[in-house]
Amino acid sequence: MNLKIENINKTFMNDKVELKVLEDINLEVQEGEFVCLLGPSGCGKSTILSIIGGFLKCEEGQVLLNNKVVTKPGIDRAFVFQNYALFPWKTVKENVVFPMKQQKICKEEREKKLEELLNISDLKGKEKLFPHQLSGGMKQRVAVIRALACNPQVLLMDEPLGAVDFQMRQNLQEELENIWIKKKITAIMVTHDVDEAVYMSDRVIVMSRDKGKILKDLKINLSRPRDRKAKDYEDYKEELTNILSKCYANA
Ligand SMILES: Nc1ncnc2c1ncn2[C@@H]1O[C@H](COP(=O)(O)OP(=O)(O)OP(=O)(O)O)[C@@H](O)[C@H]1O
Repeated sequence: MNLKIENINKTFMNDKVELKVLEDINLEVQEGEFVCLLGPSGCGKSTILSIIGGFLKCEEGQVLLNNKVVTKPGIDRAFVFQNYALFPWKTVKENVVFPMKQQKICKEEREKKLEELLNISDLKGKEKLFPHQLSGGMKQRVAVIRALACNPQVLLMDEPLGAVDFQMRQNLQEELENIWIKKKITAIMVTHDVDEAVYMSDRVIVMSRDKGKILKDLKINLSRPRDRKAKDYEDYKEELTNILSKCYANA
């Protein structure tokens, strides 16, 4: 799967005032790449994600998935949200199976897929638990495998780890990375966090508040799992922090 964003322009109307959020944005993501969108609040990260998801239309430009224009949401793209959005009244199994039932996937196929997903996420034995009986990490893993249930080609994540503390966040990054390594699915994640971007990404895209302009497209050439204490790791963080500081200074 190859994802192309071509010349995207997006304007919102707020109280009859036009707000141009994205102007001529171009981006290409290769199959199996993990890309983070990093940038100050309000620079248009979630807007791009929603356009890729097909939830939001843009005035100009297009999103292409394997050279096919995206016009609406579809099972080839799956979303993971900050609060995980699990159904509290459903068990782990019911949450994961839900999108497959929606897609009318047969029972045999569903059970097979469930088994595979529980195994890759280390959730075997937890099928009968409800979300309130799970740790934050488990909830996140359920949200990710539920998103993977219908074999999407792209996983879109909007600050999936935004609501947790520092230590927990690092643990969750490692858990998310483990699942991603097993599936090697194309992933695009929105984050504010420089450390998270360097830890998770093959490439970090830094956007500015000036109509979402891409200030930097930085390839992270580090082996996985990443050593947060390594000099190279720190160097990448410093480079991104410097770019972000300039962007806040100019905002
Ligand atoms: N539906 C909408 N209607 C009007 N304005 C919107 C709408 N959605 C987003 N905006 C505006 O567009 C701009 C970009 O919003 P967006 O949510 O994409 O930014 P972001 O980079 O994801 O921000 P954050 O990091 O704070 O989540 C903001 O100024 C926001 O107020």
